[in-house]
Amino acid sequence: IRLAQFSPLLLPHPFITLWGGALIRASFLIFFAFTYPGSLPWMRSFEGLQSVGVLCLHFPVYISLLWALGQSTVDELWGWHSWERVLQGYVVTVVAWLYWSRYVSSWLTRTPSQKPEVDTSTPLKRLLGYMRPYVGRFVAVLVLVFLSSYGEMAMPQYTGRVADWIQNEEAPDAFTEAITMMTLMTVVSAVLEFVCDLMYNVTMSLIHTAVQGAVFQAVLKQEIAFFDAAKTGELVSRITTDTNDMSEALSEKLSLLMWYTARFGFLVFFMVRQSWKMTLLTCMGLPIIWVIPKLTGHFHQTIAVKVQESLAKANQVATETFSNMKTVRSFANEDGETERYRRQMEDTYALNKKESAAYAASTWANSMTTLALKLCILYYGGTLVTRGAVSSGDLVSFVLYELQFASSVEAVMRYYPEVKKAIGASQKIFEYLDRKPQLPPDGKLEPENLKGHIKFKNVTFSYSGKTDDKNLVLKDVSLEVKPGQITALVGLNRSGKSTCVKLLERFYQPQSGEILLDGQPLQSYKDQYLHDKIAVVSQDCVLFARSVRENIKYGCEDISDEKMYRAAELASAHEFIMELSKGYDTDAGEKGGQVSGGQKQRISIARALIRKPKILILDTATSDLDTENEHRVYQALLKETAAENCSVLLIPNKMSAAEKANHIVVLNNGMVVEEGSHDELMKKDGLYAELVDKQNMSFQRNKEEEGNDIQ
Ligand SMILES: Nc1ncnc2c1ncn2[C@@H]1O[C@H](COP(=O)(O)OP(=O)(O)OP(=O)(O)O)[C@@H](O)[C@H]1O
Repeated sequence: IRLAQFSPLLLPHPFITLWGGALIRASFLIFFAFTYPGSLPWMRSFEGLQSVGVLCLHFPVYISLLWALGQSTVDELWGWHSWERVLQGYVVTVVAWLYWSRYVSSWLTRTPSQKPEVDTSTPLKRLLGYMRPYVGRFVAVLVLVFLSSYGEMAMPQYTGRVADWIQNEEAPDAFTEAITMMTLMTVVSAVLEFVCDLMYNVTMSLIHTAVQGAVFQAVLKQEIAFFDAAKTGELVSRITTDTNDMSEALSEKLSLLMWYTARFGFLVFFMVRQSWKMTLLTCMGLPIIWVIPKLTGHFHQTIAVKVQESLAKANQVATETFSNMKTVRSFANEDGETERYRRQMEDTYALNKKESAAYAASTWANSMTTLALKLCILYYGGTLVTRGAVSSGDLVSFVLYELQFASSVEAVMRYYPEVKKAIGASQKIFEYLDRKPQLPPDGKLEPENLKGHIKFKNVTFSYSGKTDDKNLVLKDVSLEVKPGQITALVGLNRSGKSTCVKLLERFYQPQSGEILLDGQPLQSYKDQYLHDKIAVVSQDCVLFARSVRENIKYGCEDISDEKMYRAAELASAHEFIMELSKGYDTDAGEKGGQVSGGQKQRISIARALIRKPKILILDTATSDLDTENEHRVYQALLKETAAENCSVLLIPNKMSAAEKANHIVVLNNGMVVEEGSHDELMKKDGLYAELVDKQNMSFQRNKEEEGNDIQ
């Protein structure tokens, strides 16, 4: 090419030499890539050909462009073949390859069907909904971020001016002016940053509290089957951990993202203003300073994982030896085990050495690449200063901008996906907010006078929703609880007694048949009204970790203490409550753990009675009440309910309690098998009589055993 340049024929046509040389070079490279047996496969690939294209053609293209734009091309045209330019060609190719392979090609090959990993648009809209009331604050925050980031530019800007002043010492005021402005802007920027951070974090906490409250409320509105299926831990974590994670990510990471984006914008603006050529050089260098530390860092991480694995193996040897010490001792193999442990530790040591070297290499590569970019900028900037294109102060400012620039770009690239992920993860929280409870719409009925007449008409129900015989818990059940009467529901365990109660409480809906209250379908009554009128003492009476007073007045806090004492007396609870350390103010403990099972039950009976219900359901089938207390409680209750003309559905623990009922319904395997009064059913000699006999026999046996014990 050099010879060609001096040939008289080509001398007046430098462009022909330029393009001819480039094409010959490209042809040679491609020819060798395909024919030379030792060439690597990637050289023959599309990427390889692209690299050859950039390597050989970027100079002709660049110079032709300069010529087309009317710029001077003399320097470039006659200097493109120098060693410096050859080296520059390779650097350009590497940078182009990095940009292409890491950013452009992955962007180009993304087909529209490839959805982004997380859908952030929906949760983002929801989050913005929560932010709407504070829109003024967010605008203020953005303005503050903008102003404060602008203020941060003062330091590099005025340092450059100071440098100019030192060199020229022309205007004596310039130095003091620069220093004053620098101090003023930096202080104002710091104050603005403080105000902004404070305002932002307070607002985000408000939003966090609002979201948490809304999720809690949404969860409470769900149907009971939802709580049967969901794990409590998961629900709590959704309300606390997930909302915390989201708000932390948004408070911390979004704020950082905002700061760095604003800083990045200002830096680009100021850098381009200072010198667009140096800015371009900086941008070209960025992929190199990211990629090399990433590669070395990856190598370091791989070894670090191996070190961890090796350490875990050493621990395993130690654990195994210590836990099987008797075997080790009986074979007198202490030395063998020590040797095994030592060998393992030697492996770890060898890996540790590699890890240290890899760590040092990755730190070194990190600083070297950053240093190299800075040197390049300084060198290039220096040539621009000598040419008089920029002042030395501009170069100082630029280098200071550049210091912040790389870290800002890195931070934006790191925080943006993290914020996106956090917004995507908040989808989980909104799932609960969006979930429509699978409940029939609330009824409207709330009659002043309720008789309390319950009728189950051919009710069929299964918890799973499947209606095959195996899944059905209630099969075509028809029964009646007459106003002012006591109806007992008896049967073997798992016959479906409690399920009837749950249906009455409207926790679940029957698959077929209907439940009528005073002749109207149960679901036509208002939910609040229904729960005021029907009081249930269930088997698993749960107390809250609050005072006994709060437990009894649960859901009706306005009721007077006198009424509470009366309810407690009726439930035979007053006496023992008064004996507790703080009486009614004693804490019941977690799940009522501070009081015994029987006491818990009596407190929950008081809780039911305080509402003066029209229908009382006593499900004490597996009750913790002892016989004497059960008898006392029943007596009092029956007296009270008779006075109040209250309907009672009794699921007794002992068959003897059912005797006094006006009507007895016997359930077996989800079906009503018998009904009538105690005497009628005894005469029938069916399942009821069998249950009564069984209980009497076990009662007799217990008595005999007690007698034997005494003897
Ligand atoms: N939440 C639920 N989800 C699924 N199945 C349930 C649920 N609650 C109860 N069951 C099932 O329904 C059937 C009837 O249970 P239920 O508690 O109504 O009987 P029970 O007669 O009250 O029994 P016990 O006297 O033992 O309390 C049982 O087989 C039980 O396993």
